[in-house]
Amino acid sequence: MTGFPISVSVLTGFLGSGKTTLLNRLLRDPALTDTAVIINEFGDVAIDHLLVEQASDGVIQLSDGCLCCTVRGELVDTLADLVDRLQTGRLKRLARVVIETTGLADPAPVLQAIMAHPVLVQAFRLDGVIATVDAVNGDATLDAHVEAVKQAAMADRIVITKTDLVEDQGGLDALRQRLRGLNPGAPLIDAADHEAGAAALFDCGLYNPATKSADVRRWLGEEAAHDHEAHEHDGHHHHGDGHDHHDHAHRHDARVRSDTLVHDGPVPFSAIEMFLDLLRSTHGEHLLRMKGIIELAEDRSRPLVIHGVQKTLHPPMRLPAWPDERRGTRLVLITLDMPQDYVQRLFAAFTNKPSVDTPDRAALEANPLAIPGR
Ligand SMILES: Nc1nc2c(ncn2[C@@H]2O[C@H](COP(=O)(O)OP(=O)(O)OP(=O)(O)O)[C@@H](O)[C@H]2O)c(=O)[nH]1
Repeated sequence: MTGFPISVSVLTGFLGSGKTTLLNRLLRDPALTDTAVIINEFGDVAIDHLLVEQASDGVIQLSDGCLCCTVRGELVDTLADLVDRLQTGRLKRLARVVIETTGLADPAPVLQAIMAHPVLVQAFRLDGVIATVDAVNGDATLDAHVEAVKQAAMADRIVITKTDLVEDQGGLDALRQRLRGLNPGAPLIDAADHEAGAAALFDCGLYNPATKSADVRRWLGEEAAHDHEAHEHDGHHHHGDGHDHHDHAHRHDARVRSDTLVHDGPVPFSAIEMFLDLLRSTHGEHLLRMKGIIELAEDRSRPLVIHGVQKTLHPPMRLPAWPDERRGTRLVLITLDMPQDYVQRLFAAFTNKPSVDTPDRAALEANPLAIPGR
């Protein structure tokens, strides 16, 4: 299949946060020719006429309803139909698909629908999740709706919209800081900035088409997180801990955590497999996203890449070589309502670094539920 896999980007963001406006602007960029846009809208909100003109044959609108539930089957059908059209020559070229979710949608089921489908997972490659956050209403929206917090926490890129309407610069700075706290790995991009073009928002997957190589640091969000640390002097990523005085107003933020698990040296495949199985079976509903690169004991020269959304894991991939001199295992997990330290302790157990009150790997293999925190 030439032309496959096709990049898929998911554009999410709360109601009225500027998704369609951003997309309309992006679609004028020549970099986005041969893009199919899949949009679902509530009720009879008309699709923007510009969008229709711009991508006349590429726009596929799903019927009414929330993408995460009622339209889920149809999304899969729509993507499968695109594959069929390409294979039969009815569609000449398709470089990318952008799925715009409704404002209330949880983006996870959209990603899962692709990852869990045996054909789609071969034909499509998840490029990334882009979340729009309104500069004026974003703070209140994050306070009121945990869906908005999840959208921002899961994103690979966060676009702050309507900054032209901001009168209170301090409020905008606080919003930016809040978003960095929720998702240290995602670059924050100002929609009004001339840099907020296609190049900044697309091709954020593991493979960097510009360099034709795997860009692990960028994909794991390590560069953005590093910038964040440099600015905030905050060496750890356990959010919520430092926001006690805001707990009432920002009550959802403390529920989100971002953990980076690091192990220097190789790990046996069985240990990784069991760690992932256990994490997903006991706490899958608390996982928002998981990305990682693993140095396998069985084949230290070809790292294993894992990518998951909630309980769904993308089939693990092997890279032909390490992308840079750094070796070892690094996993980035973004979680919601995960018991404190559970992930770190489970990982330590499987990498044979048990702490005093944590069972080691052998004990866990005998009794997988030996770690408290369920
Ligand atoms: N001033 C200003 N207005 C914006 C900006 N982005 C979006 N808007 C306006 O905000 C309103 C909502 O924008 P949309 O792009 O429709 O938002 P959406 O997220 O697609 O909305 P839903 O599909 O209803 O969830 C529209 O009136 C836009 O014109 C911006 O950067 N600046």
